[in-house]
Amino acid sequence: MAEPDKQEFTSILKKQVSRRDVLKAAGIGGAGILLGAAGVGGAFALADVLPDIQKKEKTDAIIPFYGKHQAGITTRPQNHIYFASFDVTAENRKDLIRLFQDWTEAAAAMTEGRPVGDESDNKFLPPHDTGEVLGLSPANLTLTFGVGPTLFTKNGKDRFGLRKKQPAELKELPKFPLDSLEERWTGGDLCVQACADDFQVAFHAVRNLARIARGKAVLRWAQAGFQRTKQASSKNETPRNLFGFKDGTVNPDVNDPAELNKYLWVQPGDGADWLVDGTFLVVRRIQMFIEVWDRTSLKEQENTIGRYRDSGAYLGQKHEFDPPDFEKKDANGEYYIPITAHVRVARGDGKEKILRRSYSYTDGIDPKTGTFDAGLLFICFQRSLSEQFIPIQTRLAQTDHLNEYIVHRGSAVFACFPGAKKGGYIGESLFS
Ligand SMILES: C=CC1=C(C)c2cc3[nH]c(cc4nc(cc5[nH]c(cc1n2)c(C)c5CCC(=O)O)C(CCC(=O)O)=C4C)c(C)c3C=C
Ligand SMILES: [Fe+2]
Repeated sequence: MAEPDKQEFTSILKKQVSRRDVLKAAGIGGAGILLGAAGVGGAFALADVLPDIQKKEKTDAIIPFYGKHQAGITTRPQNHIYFASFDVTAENRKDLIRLFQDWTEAAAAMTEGRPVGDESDNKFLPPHDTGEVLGLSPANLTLTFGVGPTLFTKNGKDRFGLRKKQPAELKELPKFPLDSLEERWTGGDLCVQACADDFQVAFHAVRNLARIARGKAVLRWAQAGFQRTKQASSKNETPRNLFGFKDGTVNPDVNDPAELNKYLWVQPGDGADWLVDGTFLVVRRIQMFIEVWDRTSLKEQENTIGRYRDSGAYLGQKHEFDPPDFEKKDANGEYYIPITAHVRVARGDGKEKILRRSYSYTDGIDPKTGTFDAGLLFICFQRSLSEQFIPIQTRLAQTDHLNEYIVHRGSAVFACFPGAKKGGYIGESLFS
């Protein structure tokens, strides 16, 4: 019987298998057996345990690629994101369609945990799949595809005969006051949002899509992001951002189709028939001055956001999901939730709702200042940019107290296709 070594054990634990599951799978029901590396000697064979664990993970870890809507929008946010923006270099419509067809086939395979392309025995050619996820589960991988305004028209040119299909809504966002956008984090003809519970799986997906795109599209910018993992907390609580606050509490109910049709999915009559059941994505790379924040009093932090840091409740309330009372005043006659608090300004009169699905990022340091380049890869989905994101961001840019601690460095908008049907391809409605 082979004895598991310490490294193998760490890997079992990382797979979030409880001690009881391991014992059960190994056929050892009794309590009192210590699983520390030193204490396991000969208790059971690792090989006896792994297949069951992996089988369990495989079935749990697949999110269907095909469907009415693309996955990765109302999907419960996975632990990791790798977001990539591409510029199209294909010169004709046929090659562009081919790219979407090839991406569809690869995306369907990868989300099911299959390698990209056929396996080849020819050792004199590069393998079709880059190989780093062989033996891994797909880890709830979702791949969400979108097209930016410049795919339709660039410098006044109708690039692929798509000008008539460009939704009136799909244009560059206005420049908001305080924006400090950099070309290297901005724009793009196409986007791929890869989310997974394993970073290697998410990165592998984009890496392979970029390989497939060779000669048809090139990477323009990319950003990795993270949330706390399910290993760190199996409770399904709202994740915290790098300012330490719960972020994502107020969102449309993804289980309420009426709400989603109202705020998320493009509807017939919205002016872009090919996009019905799709949605608009906004991504903003927002740097957060975490060193400045860390020198700020808790009271100032909470007044800036308008919620308590620890409970996540609105100021003046007890629990995270208690509704706000924006009129409530303290003993000094001051509003509990200040006029410039982020949540008050973001909510406005409550008419605009967006589906936020953001991730934290950290990207080393700014060599000039020695401070972290860290922040929020803010992502939101909505049925209309002009009636949802733009009015909210216009208000925030004008009066949000949070502006003292953040700066928007990157920005892009994309129209995310409806879901693909088996046998069809992503983006098909745009070309038919
Ligand atoms: C244009 C939209 C928004 C941007 C950009 C944005 C940036 C941003 N937000 C936080 C932190 C929090 N935001 C919270 C709530 C919240 N934020 C927006 C919109 C944008 N935020 C909305 C619509 C809301 C909900 C408002 C409401 O009705 O209460 C919260 C509170 C918890 C929550 O509801 O998620 C936090 C915390 C940061 C740090 C940030 C930029 C870096
Ligand atoms: Fe916010």
